[in-house]
Amino acid sequence: MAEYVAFNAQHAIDYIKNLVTKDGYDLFDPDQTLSAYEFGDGNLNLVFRISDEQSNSVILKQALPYARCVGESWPLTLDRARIEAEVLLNHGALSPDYTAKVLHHNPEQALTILEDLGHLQILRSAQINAEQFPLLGQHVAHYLSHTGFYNSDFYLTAQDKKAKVSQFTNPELCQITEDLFFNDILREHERNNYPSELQSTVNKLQNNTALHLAIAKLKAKFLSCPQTLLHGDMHSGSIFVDQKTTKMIDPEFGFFGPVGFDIGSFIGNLLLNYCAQNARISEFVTRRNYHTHLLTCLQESYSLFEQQWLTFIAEQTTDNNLKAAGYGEYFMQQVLQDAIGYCGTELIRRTIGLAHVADIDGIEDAQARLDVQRHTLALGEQLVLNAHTCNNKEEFFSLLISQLN
Ligand SMILES: Nc1ncnc2c1ncn2[C@@H]1O[C@H](COP(=O)(O)OP(=O)(O)O)[C@@H](O)[C@H]1O
Ligand SMILES: CSC[C@H]1O[C@H](OP(=O)(O)O)[C@H](O)[C@@H]1O
Repeated sequence: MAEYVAFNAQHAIDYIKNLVTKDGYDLFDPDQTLSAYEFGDGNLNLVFRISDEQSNSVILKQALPYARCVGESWPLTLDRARIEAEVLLNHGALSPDYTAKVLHHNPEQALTILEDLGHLQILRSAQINAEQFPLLGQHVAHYLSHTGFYNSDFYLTAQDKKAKVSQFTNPELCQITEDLFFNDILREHERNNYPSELQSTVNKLQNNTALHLAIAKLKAKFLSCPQTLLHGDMHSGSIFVDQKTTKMIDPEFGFFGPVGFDIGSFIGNLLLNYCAQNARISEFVTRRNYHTHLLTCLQESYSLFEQQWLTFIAEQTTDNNLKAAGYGEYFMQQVLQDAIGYCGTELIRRTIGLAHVADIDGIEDAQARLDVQRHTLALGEQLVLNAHTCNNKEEFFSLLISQLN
């Protein structure tokens, strides 16, 4: 099958059978009857589960030539499937415990076969139910620091780094992020989506010239600062979890960008859930305990991420200039301020932009939902505006706590 075909369940079965019987892939016993169904719930792609009679299963993910959530009127490159598979392979080599395994990739069909992580939960669904994951912060810090440092100029030769920047050039998907995180939130646009009750708040936000300047700085870094190979879409729907396990999926927005972007997006999603729980958990002590858990996760993830980066910089930097005393600390202070800013843009874009989060949209009471939306907008705005005032993580945590109370 050379020419691209958008798969149905039967295509998925036939494709896998071919891999097993003709190409010798050890995915299933060749004598087993396979069944398949499509169950993707993301914005962009098809996701099939293929199972045998013993309930062994794999996942086949295929890109469509358009964005699934909008349809054919929003054409989108199939190359995103290659980017996703290659980021998973790169990150999987550096942080195998926390990255979904690629079993096969076919760039012509824009498809990837992945290990089935269906025994785990998507973090967003679990956090909507206020489930706690004590190891999550630690695991995310490990994943982001290992994949971040070993793809950076601190570690790679300049030649290798440039080859990788070229391999992971991802203009169409980056354009989506540029539009949704930076452009749309500051203008009227048909993609934006918020209730009319928020209009005057949105007008104020969009007329704030200090915010325009701060977002210009964040966007300029996103456009022109290839510091490391990012996941590119580190939201709670891209993380599978249970009490002991954390696995990242779906890095199709991956590219070389600013180190602060992924950790900022992750923290932004913790905060979206934090704010949403004000409307979801009515009992005071239960809410306070869950909020404390989220803040601990947030502080642990950032602290361990920063600590691991600083240790790597001190012990494993290969570039002589970048070894200069104080450069690592300077670099990580910029990363902190960037992370706070990108966290703020994630909060704003998930409240008024195209792609919302179920944590908030699923709140049934309209007034309670509106209160949460006002909170996430104000929090996002304050984080973007005040990121540059945070000289260290303790100042960030204080800023955050002052905005959450
Ligand atoms: N490796 C996997 N194992 C089990 N389920 C998966 C796997 N990858 C994706 N899924 C399921 O498919 C859904 C959509 O996948 P995702 O990669 O987020 O797609 P999209 O790129 O369209 O956002 C996930 O929410 C999850 O339920
Ligand atoms: C039209 S893309 C909108 C939004 O969707 C992506 O997330 P996912 O593919 O995981 O559903 C990404 O966050 C984009 O910003």
